[in-house]
Amino acid sequence: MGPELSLTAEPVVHEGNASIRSGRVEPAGTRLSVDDVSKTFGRYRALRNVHLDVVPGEVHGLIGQNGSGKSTLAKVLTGYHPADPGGRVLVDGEPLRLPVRPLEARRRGLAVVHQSLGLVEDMTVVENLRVGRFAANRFTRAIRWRQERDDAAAVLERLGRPVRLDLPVRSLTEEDRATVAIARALQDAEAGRGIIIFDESTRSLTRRSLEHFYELVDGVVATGTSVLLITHHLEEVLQATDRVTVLRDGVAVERGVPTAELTERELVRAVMGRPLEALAAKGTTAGEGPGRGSGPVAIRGVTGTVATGVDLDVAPGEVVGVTGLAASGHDELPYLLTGARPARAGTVQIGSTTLDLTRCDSARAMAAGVALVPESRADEGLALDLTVADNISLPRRRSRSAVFPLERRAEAGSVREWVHALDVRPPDPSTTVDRLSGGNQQKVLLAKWLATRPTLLVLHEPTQAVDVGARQVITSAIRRAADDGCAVLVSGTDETELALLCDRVVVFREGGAVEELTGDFSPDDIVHSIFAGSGPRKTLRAPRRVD
Ligand SMILES: Nc1ncnc2c1ncn2[C@@H]1O[C@H](COP(=O)(O)OP(=O)(O)OP(=O)(O)O)[C@@H](O)[C@H]1O
Repeated sequence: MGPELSLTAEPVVHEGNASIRSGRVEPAGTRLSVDDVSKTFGRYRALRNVHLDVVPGEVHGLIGQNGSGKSTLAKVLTGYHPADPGGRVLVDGEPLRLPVRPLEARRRGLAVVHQSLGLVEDMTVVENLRVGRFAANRFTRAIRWRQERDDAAAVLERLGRPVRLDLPVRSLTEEDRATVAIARALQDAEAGRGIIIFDESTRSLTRRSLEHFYELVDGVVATGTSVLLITHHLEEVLQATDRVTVLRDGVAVERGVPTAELTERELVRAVMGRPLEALAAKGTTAGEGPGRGSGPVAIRGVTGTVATGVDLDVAPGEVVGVTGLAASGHDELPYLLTGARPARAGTVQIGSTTLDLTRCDSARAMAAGVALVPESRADEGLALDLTVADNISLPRRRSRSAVFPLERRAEAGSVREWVHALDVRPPDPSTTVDRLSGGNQQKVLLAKWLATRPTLLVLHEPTQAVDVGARQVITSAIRRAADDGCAVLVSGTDETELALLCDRVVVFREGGAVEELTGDFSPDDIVHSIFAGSGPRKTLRAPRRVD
C-alpha cells in the first residue's frame, strides 16, 4: 500500500537528498535545486514559492493539471521567462544567476528538450546537434565542419548509438530522432553532471520509440546526470521515474515522492486534488443514432503519399480509430480526408455529397460537414493571437454572410457553453489563446470544431498535451458528438485512449489497413497488433529499488 498523499495545498515534502538507487556510486548533493521560485504574469501567479530537488542520477517526474505551471517552471529555468525576485536555483550545487541567462544555463549543463523533440526537419543530424554552437574560423568565419562532425559524433558515441551525421532529420526513424534530441541536450553537460528537462517531449513517441528513449535515458542517468520529465502520462511516470513532484495551481503540493510506492489512482488524486469519476461506457448506438447524414460516411480508395487505396465506412454514432507505427498511413488520413493535403486518389461520400479528394480543399470539406482537429494546434488549428471566443466562432462566422447583434449574443452564449463544457482554464473567452497553457489550447481547438456540429469529425491525437482530467472531459465530448449522430474518425497512437474511446480500431501498416479490432479489445491488443509478432510490451525501465 502506498503512502497517503496529502490532497491539500500544503506540500508534503518527501526529502530528496538521499541516494535513490543502491549499487551505484552517486555523488551527494543535488543536480538541480529550485528554491522559493515564483512567477507572476500580470496579476496571475503561475508559480508560487516552488521548491524542487533533483538528485544525481535520478529521473524525476514533474506532473500537474493543464495550467499548473510546469512549462512556466521549465521556461524560468532556461531564461525564457524571468522569475519573480526572491528565489534561488542551484545547478550541481552552485547558484545560477537569476534571471537565468540561456547561454550560462547551457554551459552549466542545464538543457530543455521541448515538445516534438525540438528538431529542425530540413537540417542534417550534425546541423541539428551543433546549431547555435558552431565554432567558426577566427579569420575566415567559415564553420569548421570537421570539428563540428567530431563533436557531434562524440556525443552520439557517449550514448552508444551511431546515427549518420549527414542525413536530414526528416528521413530518420523515430528512434534515431529521439537519439538526436537526447544527444543535443546532453552535449553541454560534463559527463555525469547536469540535468536534462524533457517538457512533454515523449508525448508523440510510439511505444517502441519510448522503450528506446528510456534505454538511452537509463544510460544517461547511470553516469550521474539527471533527468526531469514533464508528462501527462501517469503510467510513464510510474514506470520510468524514480520520484515525482506534483504542481497544482503553481504550488508544489507533493515534492519528491518515490514513485515505487505509488499507484496510478494516488497519482491521479495528487494531480486533480480529487479522484476521477468513472467514465461512461462506450456508446452502444453505433449506426443507430439520430444521424446527421444519411447512412455511413463512405471513404473509398484514398491514396496519398503513404496511404494507399484506403476504404472505410464510418456510421453516424460510431467512433472509429486508426493507428499504426509512425508514417504507416493512419497519420496521413486525417489530412487527406479533409482537404488539408491533396490526395492522389479517393472520395468521401457524405449523404448525397461526394467529395473528390484530389480536388478538395478545406473550405469544400467544411461545406460538406467535415471537420478536422489537427495534431498541430499552432500551424493548422488555432490563431494564437486571437481570443478564445474568436477562435471558437471562426469556422461558423466564415460560413455566414453577416453577423447581426442577435446572432452575436447567441454566439457569445454558445462560446461560453463550450468553454464551460470543455473546462477551458481560465474560463475567459476574451483571453488570447497564446496566453493559455498547451492543454487548454487543445481544448479550445476541439471546441472550435465540435461547435460546427460536423457530420464527419476527424481528429488527430485529440488528447495530446492534456491532463488526466481533461482527457476524460475531451473523451466524453467526442462520445457525446457521436451519440448525437456524428461519424467520428480518430487517428492516434495512444492505445489506452483508443481502447477507451473507439467502437473499433483499424491498424495500418505500410499505407494500408491490416487488422480491425472490434468488440472488447484492450490497449495491449492494439499494441500487439501494431507490432504484430514483436511480443508483449516491455516496461519502460527495469524495476528500481527505493531505499
Ligand atoms: N505569457 C503568458 N501570459 C499570461 N499568462 C500565461 C503566460 N504563459 C502562461 N500563462 C499562464 O500560466 C499558467 C501556467 O501555464 P503553463 O504553460 O506553465 O502550464 P502547464 O502546467 O505547462 O500546462 P499544460 O500541461 O497545459 O502545458 C496558465 O494559467 C497560463 O494561462
